[in-house]
Amino acid sequence: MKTPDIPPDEDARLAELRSLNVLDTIAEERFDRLTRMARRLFGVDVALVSLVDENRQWFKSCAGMELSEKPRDISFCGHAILGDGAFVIPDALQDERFCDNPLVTGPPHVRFYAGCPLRGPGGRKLGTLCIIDSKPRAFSDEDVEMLVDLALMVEREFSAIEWATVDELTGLSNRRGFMMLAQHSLQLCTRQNIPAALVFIDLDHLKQVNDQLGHAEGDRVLVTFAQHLMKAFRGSDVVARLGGDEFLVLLTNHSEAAAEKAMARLQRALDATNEAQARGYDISFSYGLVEFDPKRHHTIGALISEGDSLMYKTKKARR
Ligand SMILES: Nc1nc2c(ncn2[C@@H]2O[C@H](COP(=O)(O)OP(=O)(O)OP(=O)(O)O)[C@@H](O)[C@H]2O)c(=O)[nH]1
Repeated sequence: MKTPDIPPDEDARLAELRSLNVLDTIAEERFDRLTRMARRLFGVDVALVSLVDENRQWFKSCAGMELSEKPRDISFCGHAILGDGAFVIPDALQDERFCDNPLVTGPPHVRFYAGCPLRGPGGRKLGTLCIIDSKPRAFSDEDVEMLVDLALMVEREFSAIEWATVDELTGLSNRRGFMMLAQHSLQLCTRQNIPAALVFIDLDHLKQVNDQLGHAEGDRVLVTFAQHLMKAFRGSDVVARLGGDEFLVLLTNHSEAAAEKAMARLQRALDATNEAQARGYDISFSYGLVEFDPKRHHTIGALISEGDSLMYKTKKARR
């Protein structure tokens, strides 16, 4: 068996995949519709939207199979993302790269595979739209064209995700993006008994900056602050701009004390920037930190609203 090579742009590719915030999210009809269509059009057992993560392939959509992920080193898709066109294996048993692959010798007993690389909005190959069958088959040029067309439709959905879930000014998740990611993370925390904490942040005196120095300077404050948030927290934390000058961070596998530590780190970094940039005003913020309690916080809305009131109390007390 041949394990797939690592593409030369692997770091940038993984960064784009992660920034799309689609890994480990719930199934969505707009992708499921396309895999169902692929399965029916080609008359195959399985069609997948498969994303190639660092060590696994994770399926955003899966028609005809109940799996959610498989190791990358035995994946066909890991090979498919190395090229630009469709990657077709008419009969895996006749191909020395795959004949003893556990996906071929065991379930789902892949004999035929065709995968078309899926590019993200930034142009990196994030995974494939692929079809699988337990019988060998030929794949004509016309079939290739049809698979490529379907893959373009999946790519369009990825662009829509980015457009709908990312805040244009700061590049952070927007409210919708946060809700999608937080819902999933909190469900996981509840199930696995993992601690989580939410921080509700509101910048101080942004109106004054806008009024005295102009809206563009206000925008710069928002962007600078967002960059500090991204640096202060881990890639696995959900950082978002809720709207206006309000931000949210959901820290998973973090107690309240550890979250306070991360906030102190943010404060120190911001202090250093304020001193270095000497703009004539300082960027400052107020926050409320809530430890997630599944017994009390039945919805994300309840968690956010508690963070909001705590933030407001702190802001009032500081003045
Ligand atoms: N430049 C800029 N300003 C914005 C943006 N979105 C919201 N704002 C401004 O941010 C301010 C937010 O309102 P407040 O939180 O009440 O203003 P504040 O001066 O920060 O007040 P405190 O939180 O009490 O310190 C308003 O003046 C909005 O116009 C944006 O995208 N760019």
